[in-house]
Amino acid sequence: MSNTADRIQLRRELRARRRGLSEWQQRHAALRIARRLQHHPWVHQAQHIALYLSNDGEVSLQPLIHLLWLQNKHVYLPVVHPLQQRMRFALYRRHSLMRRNRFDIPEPRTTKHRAPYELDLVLLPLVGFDALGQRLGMGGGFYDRTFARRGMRPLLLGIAHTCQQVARLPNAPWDVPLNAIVTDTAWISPRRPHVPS
Ligand SMILES: Nc1nc2c(c(=O)[nH]1)N(C=O)[C@@H](CNc1ccc(C(=O)N[C@@H](CCC(=O)O)C(=O)O)cc1)CN2
Ligand SMILES: Nc1ncnc2c1ncn2[C@@H]1O[C@H](COP(=O)(O)OP(=O)(O)OP(=O)(O)O)[C@@H](O)[C@H]1O
Repeated sequence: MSNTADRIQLRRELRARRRGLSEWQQRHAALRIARRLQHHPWVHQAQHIALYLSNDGEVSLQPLIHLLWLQNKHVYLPVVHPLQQRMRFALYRRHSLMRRNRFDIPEPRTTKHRAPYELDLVLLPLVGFDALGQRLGMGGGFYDRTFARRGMRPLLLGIAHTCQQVARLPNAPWDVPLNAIVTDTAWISPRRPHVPS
């Protein structure tokens, strides 16, 4: 499972899997993830939090977004560059005016942005993941490029349905490591394979 054709095939299968979840399963997952994250120290300690509006069967963060607004957190959404595979993050408020990007995902129409490294926490949608905490995204390399030169900030937290887990994903050199992955049933802390010294 290391070549590009395998990755494309796996991505197609896992996307079909999450799109196949029922409305009830989706709602249940969204609520469980909101409950799991609501009181987590990473969320509690963060003031500037980027997340996403669900698309293509991704876990909805709508219940969590409402809780974060109630806690007066600053919430941001990714805004994709019209031509390049890069993102910046736009402030998202309850009454933000929105516009759809080239992938038909709504983005805030605002001039209030924050640079990737000025965020405290980023919740990113996963297409697939494994027990080591490796991730598979939509394939655009958006998150990988945006956080390629990350230091301590921001914390990156992958969000996925339990059914997105696979036995093992290949590790690409450009993959940005996640601090953890949260699903509707588990909290996965990445363990790097043991390298003998
Ligand atoms: N909800 C959400 N927002 C997000 C992402 C995401 O994965 N999920 N992104 C994370 O990267 C960025 C957008 N990247 C994306 C990359 C590919 C496709 C996608 O659906 N591609 C279609 C082809 C669509 C087209 O070209 O018109 C496909 O592959 O079938 C969507 C978003 C920023 N916002
Ligand atoms: N830091 C980077 N600089 C330049 N190109 C990159 C970088 N990171 C990833 N890429 C390119 O982006 C493409 C997509 O990468 P990959 O298949 O790992 O996407 P992904 O992790 O699924 O997507 P995403 O990061 O949007 O969730 C690859 O062809 C890779 O060469």
